[in-house]
Amino acid sequence: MTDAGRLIPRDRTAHPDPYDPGYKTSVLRSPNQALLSMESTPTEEWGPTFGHDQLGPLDNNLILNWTKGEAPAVGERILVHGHVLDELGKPVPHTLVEVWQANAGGRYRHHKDTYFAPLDPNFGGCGRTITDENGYYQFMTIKPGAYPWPNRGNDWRPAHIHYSIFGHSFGQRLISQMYFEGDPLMRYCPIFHTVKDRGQLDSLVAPLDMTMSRPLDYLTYKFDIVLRGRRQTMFENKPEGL
Ligand SMILES: O=C(O)c1ccc(O)c(O)c1
Repeated sequence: MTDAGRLIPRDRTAHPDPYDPGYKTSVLRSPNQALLSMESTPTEEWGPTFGHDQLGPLDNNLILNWTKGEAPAVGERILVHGHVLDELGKPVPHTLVEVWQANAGGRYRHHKDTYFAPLDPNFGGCGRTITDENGYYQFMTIKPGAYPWPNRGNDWRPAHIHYSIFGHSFGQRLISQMYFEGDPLMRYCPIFHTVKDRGQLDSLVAPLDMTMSRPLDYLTYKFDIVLRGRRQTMFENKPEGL
């Protein structure tokens, strides 16, 4: 049986241009030759993907996974949840969702990150989960902090969480970033604004979802992701994100 959903080509013209002078690092790393178009191979379309049996019990809990449950990370406790859908609005079940983010002070656990904010010894910044049979996923984390980055004079990244979603085939993979409702820094962020369509920009912003927040424990943000088709969640502006 054919799954037509897997084969609808991505509309590259709708996604952020890999070359965007307002976003300085994109200038040197964007391709300066026309892209080659290649047919996907059967393995890419039908080959096996990551299975659910390889995940640890704390993999979707960034508050506890770095210390393996010993001590919680510092920060505003949040649950992030949503559905992964295909272009027809059907759930994408049993697919790997990976996330990575800065700590509550806006610092990544990465040797190239030398920002003043200290590392949190109890926070690694990476997590993963698998969607259930309804395409639903959730993970616990702390709200990442904003941080400055060298671009123009005084650029700051709004709080954001990086996402990679495997999908059911290589051609379905999506890499993007989730932002938080109400963050005023979104207005000024050149990376956020590489997405030109207002509706698409809105789809990268997770609304606060009080229905799922847990009293005296955590707030919740809802982030649905569409893998292909006209309503596809935008790729972030990176050559590897094409
Ligand atoms: O590509 C970059 O230069 C860049 C800078 C800061 C970020 O937070 C990021 O996600 C990318």
